[in-house]
Amino acid sequence: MNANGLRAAGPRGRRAGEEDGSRSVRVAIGLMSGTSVDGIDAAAIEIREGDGGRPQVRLLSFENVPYPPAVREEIFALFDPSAATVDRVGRMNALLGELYAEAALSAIRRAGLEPEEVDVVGSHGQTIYHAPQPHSSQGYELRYTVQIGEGAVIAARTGIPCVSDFRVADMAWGGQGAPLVPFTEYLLYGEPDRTLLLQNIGGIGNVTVLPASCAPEEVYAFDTGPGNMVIDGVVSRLFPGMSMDVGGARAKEGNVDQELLAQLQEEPYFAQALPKSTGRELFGAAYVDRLIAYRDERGLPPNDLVATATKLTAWSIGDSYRRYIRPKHSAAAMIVGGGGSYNPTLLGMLKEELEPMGVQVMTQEDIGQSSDAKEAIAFALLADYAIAGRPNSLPGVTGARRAAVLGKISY
Ligand SMILES: Nc1ncnc2c1ncn2[C@@H]1O[C@H](COP(=O)(O)OP(=O)(O)OP(=O)(O)O)[C@@H](O)[C@H]1O
Ligand SMILES: CC(=O)N[C@H]1[C@@H]2OC[C@@H](O2)[C@@H](O)[C@@H]1O[C@H](C)C(=O)O
Repeated sequence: MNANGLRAAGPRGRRAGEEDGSRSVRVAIGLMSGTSVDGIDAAAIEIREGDGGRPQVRLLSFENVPYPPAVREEIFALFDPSAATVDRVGRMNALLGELYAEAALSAIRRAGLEPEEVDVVGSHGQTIYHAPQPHSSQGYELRYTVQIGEGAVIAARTGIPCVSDFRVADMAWGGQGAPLVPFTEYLLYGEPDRTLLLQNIGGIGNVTVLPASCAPEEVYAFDTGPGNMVIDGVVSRLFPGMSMDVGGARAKEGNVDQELLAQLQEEPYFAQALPKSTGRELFGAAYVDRLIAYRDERGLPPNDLVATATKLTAWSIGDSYRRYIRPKHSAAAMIVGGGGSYNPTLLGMLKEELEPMGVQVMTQEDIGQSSDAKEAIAFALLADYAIAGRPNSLPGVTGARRAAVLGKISY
């Protein structure tokens, strides 16, 4: 037995006492590096078959490994398609494979395990481009998305099969390729009597709606708009050396500029029909440039711009509920995850939006989970399905024509 009470493994995927190799208990590593580009989230989980075919998951270890500053800077450079030359993308793909492998090995050690005891690594990779709306070319309707961090390198360094590049299979079936986490939220969070909203506030914000006792095809989810991306963008431009509004301190000191907010609320994405997903292509550097130009023109205090960006995120989440969800389902609670959970000013604004509509706002921590670890756990679970050849997508969420086994396997 190791520190977590797991028996030492025999052949991969088979622990002592499970001589039939039925894979009833598995260990998976999940790696997530999101649109905020703050680093690599690595989780080790144990998966058991639970009631009704739903897995039961236990977190064995979690850590966030920050990207080295030069790597972060180079990733930001690659968000500009004209700068993202094939040699730079290829090099970063290989380098991230190395960094992800190290993060996986570290999570394994932290869980008190050996690599031989781990069944699979699921790695989301780093999104550098996301084009979910169809582009017509040569008579074809093309959707594409690019996540880098070579799975073959992760598999080679860890000796563990790695599932990576999850989004493209959903796009091949006409889907948005995002969001993918709702599949795992359906498995892990569904409740018989209450409609729940699971709101992620990472770089981008996304919500999953789990109607009470829903079937998989009744789940819906979409990107609500910016999460922390615009907040981080204005903070790093206005306060050199800062990459985020830690604790929401700047926004708390500022006043929302109502005129700017009204302009930003006109962004067509907010009214776009579902399914929809977005990214840095819309809410990245060029968007922040426009906010900075507005501030320079009006002489707005820096904290007011941060407060307005924070309010925009909270408003877009409230607006999403009013526009797309409330007409069909009244939710009892919203459980917030992602780094935005650690910004009390943002959470306060979110409560002002939602609580008058009867939706209680809580964080993952409030329910005994981790806002930070949630997406890494999700990619571990998605990989566990993929390696078993089990479909792991919700076509009703992404708009794909059918469910598919998402992820490419490197042995
Ligand atoms: N203590 C804190 N105070 C304020 N904001 C915080 C704090 N900690 C994290 N954040 C915010 O959360 C962001 C990171 O969130 P997270 O790691 O969930 O994003 P991500 O996974 O990269 O994004 P996505 O889910 O869109 O892919 C940071 O960039 C920052 O804006
Ligand atoms: C293309 C891409 O990387 N999208 C991310 C991003 O970050 C949040 C939101 O936008 C979501 O659509 C998605 O990530 C989560 C992990 C998902 O697929 O569920």
